[in-house]
Amino acid sequence: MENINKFQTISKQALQRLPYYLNFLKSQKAKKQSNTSASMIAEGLRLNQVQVRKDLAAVSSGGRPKTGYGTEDLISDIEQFLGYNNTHDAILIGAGNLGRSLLSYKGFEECGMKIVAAFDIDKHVAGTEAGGHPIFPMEKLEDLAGRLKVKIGIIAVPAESAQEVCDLLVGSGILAIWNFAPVYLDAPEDILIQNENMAASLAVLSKHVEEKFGR
Ligand SMILES: NC(=O)c1ccc[n+]([C@@H]2O[C@H](COP(=O)([O-])OP(=O)(O)OC[C@H]3O[C@@H](n4cnc5c(N)ncnc54)[C@H](O)[C@@H]3O)[C@@H](O)[C@H]2O)c1
Repeated sequence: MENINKFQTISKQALQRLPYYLNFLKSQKAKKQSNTSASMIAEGLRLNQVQVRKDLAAVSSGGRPKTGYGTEDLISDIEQFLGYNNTHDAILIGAGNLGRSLLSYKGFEECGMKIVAAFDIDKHVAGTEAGGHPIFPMEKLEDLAGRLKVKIGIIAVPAESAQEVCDLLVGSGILAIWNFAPVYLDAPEDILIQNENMAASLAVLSKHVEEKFGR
């Protein structure tokens, strides 16, 4: 409950900075740095010190004047705040180029997410595996998602199939969707959709280069 209350007091931007803090703190821990202050984090990550101080105050009450935070304590507070100690199972739909890369990535569990199964419409893909994860035919999705009580769905299918996959996931009890297809999905309000669109990020890069150096 405490996490939910705290969550309401932190902005999305602050939330997205926390994994960067964690990464920095883990490097501090590796260097046997037992205390870490907000100013050290700010300097290390080239961020505004006031902002870092405010972010940390929202997730931990362990800060002390001069010494800062105990590095391990702050790691633990941020991980608890982000729910990393409470791993959530996920399923992935679309085991193509991107899907297989995501299935092979070992870092998700450290971030509180475990991909337990993948699904694909292609009969030649279903029945194989990637990164140690089994890939099932789509017909098994509803039953397996329900039995495994999975709450996160990852969409890695082509854009034109993404909405039908989204509908299927919602119908199977999924509460949050990580969408890699470059389309906006239509889902009930209580379903959280996090879009990951590389083309959108690249548009920002390309525009910047164009403005600086011309076409
Ligand atoms: N490849 C990348 O680097 C990359 C990067 C960013 C975003 N994306 C986006 O991710 C998505 C997947 O890209 P990709 O390159 O992996 O494509 P891909 O064609 O290699 O793989 C797509 C997979 O989805 C499966 N599929 C298609 N329709 C389906 C359905 N209705 N139900 C279940 N499975 C279905 C296909 O059989 C295939 O295995 C696309 O929307 C793409 O725009 C890809």
